[in-house]
Amino acid sequence: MGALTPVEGAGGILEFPDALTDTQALLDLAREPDGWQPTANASVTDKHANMRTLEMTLPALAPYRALVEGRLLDAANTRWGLALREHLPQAHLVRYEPGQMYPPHFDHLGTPERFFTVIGYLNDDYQGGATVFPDLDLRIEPRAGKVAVFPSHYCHYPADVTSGTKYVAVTFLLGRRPGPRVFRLPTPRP
Ligand SMILES: O=C(O)CCC(=O)C(=O)O
Ligand SMILES: [Fe+2]
Repeated sequence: MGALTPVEGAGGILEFPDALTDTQALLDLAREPDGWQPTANASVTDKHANMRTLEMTLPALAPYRALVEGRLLDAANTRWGLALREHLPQAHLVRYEPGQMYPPHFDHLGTPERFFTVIGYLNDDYQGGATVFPDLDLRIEPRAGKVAVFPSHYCHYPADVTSGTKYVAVTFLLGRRPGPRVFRLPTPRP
């Protein structure tokens, strides 16, 4: 699984520099021309990045899944004092070409809730494409094999790719918040 010690940046964002060394099968899939759709919010623009949703059970995703289940859940739990056990059963392959964009957004939607976003950078033979956190003054520079884990409610966006094609594999660590506590009022004495 490569180097599994995270580097921690602003806001507790974790970067695992060489966590994904075995990405060839995933990159081969990412370079297939078919099966791509516009990402969410595509109505905003026709120049939106493209994505493909893949089941985590796919053999090409085995190293990524092993990393999520064998290391990333534990790393997020340790850093944040949580006991998460679940991840989204899919990964989103996202593809960015020059001229395409993906606006600033949050990822913390869904049931169970998305607590952490996991971004695996599959390649780095392109210019631009850093993941930017405008509220934190932090950018994650893409490097092939790097994996970043950050709280899904942090606003973020990918900087424009200016040449080449960027591919990432994105999934989420899921959790459930306790419901509101109900207090029983004492029965008034007669
Ligand atoms: O590609 C990136 O740097 C960010 C991707 C992202 O924010 C997402 O897929 O939700
Ligand atoms: Fe995102």
